[in-house]
Amino acid sequence: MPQTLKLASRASLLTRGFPEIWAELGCKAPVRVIKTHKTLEDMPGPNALAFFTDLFCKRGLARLHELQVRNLPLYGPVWKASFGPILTVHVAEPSLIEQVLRQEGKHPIRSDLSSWKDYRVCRGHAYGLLTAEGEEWQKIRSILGKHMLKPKEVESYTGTLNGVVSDLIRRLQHQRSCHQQHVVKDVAGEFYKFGLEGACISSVLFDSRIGCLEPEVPKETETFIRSINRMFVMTLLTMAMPKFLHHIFPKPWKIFCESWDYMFAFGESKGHIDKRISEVAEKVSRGETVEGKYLTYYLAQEKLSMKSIYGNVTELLLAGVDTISSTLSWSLYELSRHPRVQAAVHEEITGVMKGGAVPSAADVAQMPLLKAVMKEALRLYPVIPGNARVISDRDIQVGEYLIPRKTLITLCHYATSRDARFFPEPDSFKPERWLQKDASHHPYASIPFGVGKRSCIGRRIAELEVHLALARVSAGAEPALSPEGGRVRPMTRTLLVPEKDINLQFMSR
Ligand code: HEM
Repeated sequence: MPQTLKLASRASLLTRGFPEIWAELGCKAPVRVIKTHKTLEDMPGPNALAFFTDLFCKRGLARLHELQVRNLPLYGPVWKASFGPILTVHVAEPSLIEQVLRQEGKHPIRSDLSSWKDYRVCRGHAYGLLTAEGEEWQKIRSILGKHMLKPKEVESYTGTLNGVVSDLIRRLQHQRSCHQQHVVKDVAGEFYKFGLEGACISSVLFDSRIGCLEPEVPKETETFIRSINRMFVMTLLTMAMPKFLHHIFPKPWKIFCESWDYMFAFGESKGHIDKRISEVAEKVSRGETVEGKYLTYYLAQEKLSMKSIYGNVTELLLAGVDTISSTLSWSLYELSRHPRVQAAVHEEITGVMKGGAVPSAADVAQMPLLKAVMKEALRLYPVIPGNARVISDRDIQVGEYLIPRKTLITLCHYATSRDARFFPEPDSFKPERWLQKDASHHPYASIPFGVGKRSCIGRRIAELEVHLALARVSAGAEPALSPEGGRVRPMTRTLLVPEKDINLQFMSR
C-alpha cells in the first residue's frame, strides 16, 4: 500500500494555489500544475555484476548491439546500465530518441567521457570536429559545413570520386583474377582502401592520390588501416576500464595510444597537408586562381592553426574509412543473397546509364532502388549502432523519467531499426520498403547518420561515394556469395562491422 501511494503521488498532477487570497483579489486562482517524474532510481536495468559478466565474460562488447535488442522487452524503452565506471541510460524508442535530440541544445555533446579526448589531452593534440565541443566545435562545423553539406558543393566532387571508383573496379578485377572462381576475399578490406583513397580522404582532403588501390598497396596505408581497427577495438575497452586499471593492465591503453599516434603521424609525415597548403599559398601570392576543392584548404583559409588542421584531417580520415567500407560491404553482401533485388537494381542502373559507363550525380538521382539498397543496408547494419548524447546544462525529461544533467544517454539505433513495429519482417533485407509511403516508419526509427546539429557532416559525400561505387560495381559484375562463404553476422567494434570476412564472387555480366 505505501508503495502504491508513493507511485500514485509521483505520477499524479498536483494542483495547489491558495484560492482564498486570489478570491480576495477578485481573481480566479491559477492552477499550478506540478508534474513529478520518475528518477534514475526508479529506472530498471541489469544489475552491474550481470552486465559486467555479459560484457567481459560472454564476449558482450562485441555483442553490445544485440544486448540492446535483448534488453528492450526485459526493461522497456528506457533502462540504465553501468558500463565500467560510467552509468548510461539507454533509450530504445524512436519517439524518445527524438525527445532527447530535440533537447540537445546549441552545442550538442556526443559523449564527454571519451577516451579519444583523454588521448588528445595526454599528447597535446588538438580536437577535430568529431571530438571538439562548444564554440570550438561550432567554428569548425560552420567552416566544413559550407563545403560538405551543400548538395551543389558535394556534387562537384563527382569527377574525383568517379576516378577513385575506376581504380576500385580495376583493383576488384585484379583481385578476382587471382582466384580460380573469381572470388574477392574480404571485400571489406578492399573497401577500406577505397574509403581511404576516396571522397574526403585523399582526393577531397589533399587533392592528390595516395595509391591505396594500386595492386601493390603502400605499407603505410596498410598500417594506417590496421591502426584504425586496433583503435576501435580498444576504444570500448579503455572506456569500460576505470582509469586506475590502466596502470594495472596498461596494454589496452598503450595499444590505443600507439594506434592514434600512427594515425596523427600519417597526415603529418606524408606531408600532404603542408605541401598542399604551401602550394596554394604560393598560387594566391602570385594572384593565380586556385582550382581543386579539398577541405584542408578551406580550413587553412579560415586561419585555423596547423595543430587544429591536423586534428581535423586525422578525424576526417578516420570517419570516412570504416563507415564507407561497412556500408558497401553489407550492401553487396545482401544483394548477393537476394538475386531478384540484384536483378531489379541492375535493370534500374542500365536503364539510366544508357551506354555510358560512368554515372553522374544526376544519374544517381534517378536510381531510387539503388539508393534504397544503401538505406536498407544501413537499417540492418547501422555503422554506429548506439550513438550518445550528454546534456550538460540541465536535467531533461525523457518519457516518464527526469534524466539528471551530465548523464550519458545511449541512443539504441540498432534496436529501433530492427523493431517490427516500425519495420515489418525487421531482419529481412527489403529495400523496396523505402519506396513505399509507410506510416509505420517513424522518422527516428532508422537514423544511420544521426539527426540535427551534430549529425554526420560527411553524409552527402558518403551517399554519393557509395551510390557511385554500387552503381559501377553492379553494372559490371554480378556479385554472389563465395561457394565456401556462409552467413556473416555483424559485431560491435565501437562501430558495427562484419564479424568475419565477406568473400564475394564477381561474375562478369
Ligand atoms: C555511410 C557512411 C557514414 C555513416 C553511416 C556515418 C554516420 C555518422 C554518425 C551516426 C555520426 C554521429 C552523428 C550524431 O552524433 O548525431 C557521424 C558523425 C560524423 N561523421 Fe559520419 N558517417 C558516414 C560517413 C562519413 C564520412 C565519409 C565522413 C567524412 C567525410 C564523415 C564524417 C563525420 C564527422 C566529421 C562527424 C562528426 C560531426 C560532428 O560532430 O559535428 N562521416 N557520422
